[in-house]
Amino acid sequence: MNQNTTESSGAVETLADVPEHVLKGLPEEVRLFPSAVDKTRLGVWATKSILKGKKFGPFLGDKKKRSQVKSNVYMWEVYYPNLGWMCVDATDPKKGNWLRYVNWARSGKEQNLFPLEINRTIYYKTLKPIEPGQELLVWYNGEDNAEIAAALEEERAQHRSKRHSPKARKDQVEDPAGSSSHLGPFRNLMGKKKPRRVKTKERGQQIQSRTRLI
Ligand SMILES: C[S@+](CC[C@H](N)C(=O)[O-])C[C@H]1O[C@@H](n2cnc3c(N)ncnc32)[C@H](O)[C@@H]1O
Repeated sequence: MNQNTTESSGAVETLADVPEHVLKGLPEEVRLFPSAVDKTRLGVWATKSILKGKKFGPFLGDKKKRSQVKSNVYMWEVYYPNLGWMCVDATDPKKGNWLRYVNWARSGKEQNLFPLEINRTIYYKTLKPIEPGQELLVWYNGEDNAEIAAALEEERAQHRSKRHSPKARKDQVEDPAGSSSHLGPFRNLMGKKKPRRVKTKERGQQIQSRTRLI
């Protein structure tokens, strides 16, 4: 069974713990500093202004079955039609990239990023402009937020138009298996299927439950 092991181990994460490839991969607008939401962790902080609608990613990690994942803190679950729910797990810093260090927002007010799944790959998109000195904080609240609903709809529209572009049509003929665009679980949460409420022990304890897709 999956455990949401968000409790701190007591050890304080420092820059010395961050693999070189993570530091090198940081976009120019952000840097890692101690987090404001969890004193034991690093967080991602803006050092330059970031516009609303900026997409970061993909979120990198090991692809695993849910049963192989020991902690929820650094993983996203993604639905594959043939495999079911799989996880991209960045628990091991060597397997992740800088998005691993983006912490969970404690409230909707604090949230400035939301996750987006495209072709079973997770990206983070800014929900509002982020100013220098602000920490980047992600949360998943899908259809509860009209702005996210609109941003996801916009993303879907872009994908629909890409899929129907002359180039995409040509690619589909040349590579029918690999080229189709797909917006995954996060999209479905917004759509027809009714989300199931799953109780989780969320860090910060302000979020008692989260919706997730089945
Ligand atoms: C990588 S995300 C961000 C967490 C952040 N690093 C932190 O500080 O906790 C991990 C969180 O997303 C949740 N999660 C993973 N996959 C999800 C999905 N498909 N839908 C909704 N929530 C999901 C996990 O249960 C976990 O709470």
